Amino acid sequence: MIKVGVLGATGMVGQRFIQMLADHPMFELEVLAASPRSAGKKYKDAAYWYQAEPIPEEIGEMVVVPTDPRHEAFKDVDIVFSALPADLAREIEPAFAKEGKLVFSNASAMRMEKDVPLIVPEVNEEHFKLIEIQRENRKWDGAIVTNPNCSTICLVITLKPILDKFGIEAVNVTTLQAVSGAGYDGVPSMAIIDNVIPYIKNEEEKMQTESLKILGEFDGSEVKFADFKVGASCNRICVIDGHVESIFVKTKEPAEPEDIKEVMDKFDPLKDLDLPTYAKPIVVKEEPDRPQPRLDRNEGNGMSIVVGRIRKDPIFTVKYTALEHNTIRGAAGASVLNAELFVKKYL
Ligand SMILES: NC(=O)C1=CN([C@@H]2O[C@H](COP(=O)(O)OP(=O)(O)OC[C@H]3O[C@@H](n4cnc5c(N)ncnc54)[C@H](OP(=O)(O)O)[C@@H]3O)[C@@H](O)[C@H]2O)C=CC1
Ligand SMILES: N[C@@H](CC(=O)OP(=O)(O)O)C(=O)O
Repeated sequence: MIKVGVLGATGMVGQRFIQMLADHPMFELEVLAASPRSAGKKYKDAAYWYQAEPIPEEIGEMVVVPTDPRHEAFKDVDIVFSALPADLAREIEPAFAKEGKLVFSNASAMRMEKDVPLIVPEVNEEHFKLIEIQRENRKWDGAIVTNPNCSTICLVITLKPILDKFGIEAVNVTTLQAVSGAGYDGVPSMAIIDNVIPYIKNEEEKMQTESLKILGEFDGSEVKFADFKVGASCNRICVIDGHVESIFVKTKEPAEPEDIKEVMDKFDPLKDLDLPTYAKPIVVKEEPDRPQPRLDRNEGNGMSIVVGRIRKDPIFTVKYTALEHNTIRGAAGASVLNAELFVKKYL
């Protein structure tokens, strides 16, 4: 068992980490860290617990510690999962790496740094090799590994099998994103009920750049970004969990909807590794009115992307609808799966 901690443990993503780590076969959850407001309190008194399932009992009794890599609580911890706000992550995550910790981060701060791997295990595990370059550049023994923005994860998982088989010339995506993506206090109920908000700060830029890094190739010294364009248009809708994306793809080689369905259905690159959080990455639905957030977001314990409505498009080659549980597959689950794969194959 590897001892792990969670930074930002009281927040919305931190709580998902706790749910996924409380009874994990590879990781032992030793440390919960949060702001000075929470430090010193029992977790159950510090956190406003948003999840439908109760706080695991032993977790509720744990005392929250300050987010300080030199705090004695972190002494035996090898891995920290970060659910910190991005501005804090930029300062705090490097401090943990300097203390020799492996940081698996959800935050956007370090994702586009040239020597920081931005990993989706099914898509670009070879980018883990950037860690050696990072350690050399930054003179630390730890490492920072990031996972992408939630909307980007959903997009690239569906693009990967298409790219490998048919090549891609262009992608256009429109998102319908759940309110949980903005955090508990992120979108006021008066703003979102009976409404759609056609703007999510920086989201389109992240989708358009992160996806090309992830789908790019590591050449031994850096990642060469994928050479097609992604256009994104992002909207907030009145759903609690589950981002929906309407995706249009122009392929290099001809492809029929049946071909796309087949490559997506067969896409299962890590199935033999026995990773505890892994689920079939893409589940294709045949019903004409699926995927839907309420019905499909828990597919594969929230780790599968559910795709439906794969059909021809008169301008692009194909179009389809994809759904992702944004705080599981798009956040905590993504980091945990990164760590599982890293420990199994790269540690
Ligand atoms: N990959 C993805 O797609 C997603 C990523 N995220 C990212 O995950 C991160 C967390 O998001 P979310 O859980 O919604 O945020 P929340 O606001 O719900 O939680 C923030 C957490 O950070 C802690 N914190 C705040 N200030 C400090 C401080 N000064 N020092 C130490 N800890 C502090 C809070 O502790 P306290 O309770 O004590 O204040 C809390 O635990 C963000 O970077 C967000 O962008 C989120 C959703 C999806
Ligand atoms: N912006 C995303 C969630 C998020 O926090 O993204 P990022 O990790 O890129 O900051 C949403 O609102 O749904």
